[in-house]
Amino acid sequence: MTPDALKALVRTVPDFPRPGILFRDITTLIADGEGLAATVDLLTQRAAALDVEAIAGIEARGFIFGAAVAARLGLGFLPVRKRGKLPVPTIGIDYALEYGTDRLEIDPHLVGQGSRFLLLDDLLATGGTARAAALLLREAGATVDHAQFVIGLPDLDGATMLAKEGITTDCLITFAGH
Ligand SMILES: O=P(O)(O)OC[C@H]1O[C@H](OP(=O)(O)OP(=O)(O)O)[C@H](O)[C@@H]1O
Ligand SMILES: Nc1ncnc2[nH]cnc12
Repeated sequence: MTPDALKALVRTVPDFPRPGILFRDITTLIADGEGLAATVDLLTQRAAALDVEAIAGIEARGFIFGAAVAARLGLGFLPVRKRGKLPVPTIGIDYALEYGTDRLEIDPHLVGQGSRFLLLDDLLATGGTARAAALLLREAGATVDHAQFVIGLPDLDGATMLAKEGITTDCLITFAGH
C-alpha cells in the first residue's frame, strides 16, 4: 500500500476538539486491516535503519503504533503516559500542544543511562508533545535523536521545534494546512 493510499484512509473531522482545528483521525486507518499492517510495515522498515535500542510511545495514539513497531524489531517499549496513570513515582513535564495543555510522565527506572530511544507517535503538529516527551526521556538519562510519526502537519512547524532539540523527524504522510 502506498503512502497516498494510507492518506486516503485518514478521516478529517473539522472543528474537533475545538473550532478551527482540522482533526486528522487515525481510527479509520487502523480499522482497515491492510492499512494498519502497511503502516506498521513502513514504520518498522524506517525505524530499522536507525541506531536505536528501545521505542517510547506517547499516550494514547502513540501506543498503537509504537508497541507494534517495537515488537517487530524485538525492542522494548516504554509508555510515555498522561498525568496520574503510572502506579510508581514518576518524573513529569507540562507542555502545550495544538489544542491545549497537558502533562506527560514516565517511570525513570525504565530508562537505562544513555540508552538510545526512538520516539513514536501518530501525529506531529506543533511538536510540543514530542519535544516534552524527548526532554523527559533525556532527564531520565536517555539519548533521543529520532522521532517518527504516521502523520505530519508541516504548516505547524513541529519538525523545526524538534530540530532545535537535535531530533530528526520522519513522517509517513503529510497534510497541508492545520
Ligand atoms: O505536535 P503537537 O501539537 O504536540 O500535537 C500532537 C499530539 O496531539 C495528539 O495527542 P493528544 O494529546 O490529543 O492525545 P491522545 O493521543 O490521547 O488522543 C497526537 O496524538 C500527538 O500526541
Ligand atoms: N490536527 C490534529 N489532528 C489530530 N491530532 C492532533 N494532535 C494535534 N493536532 C492534531
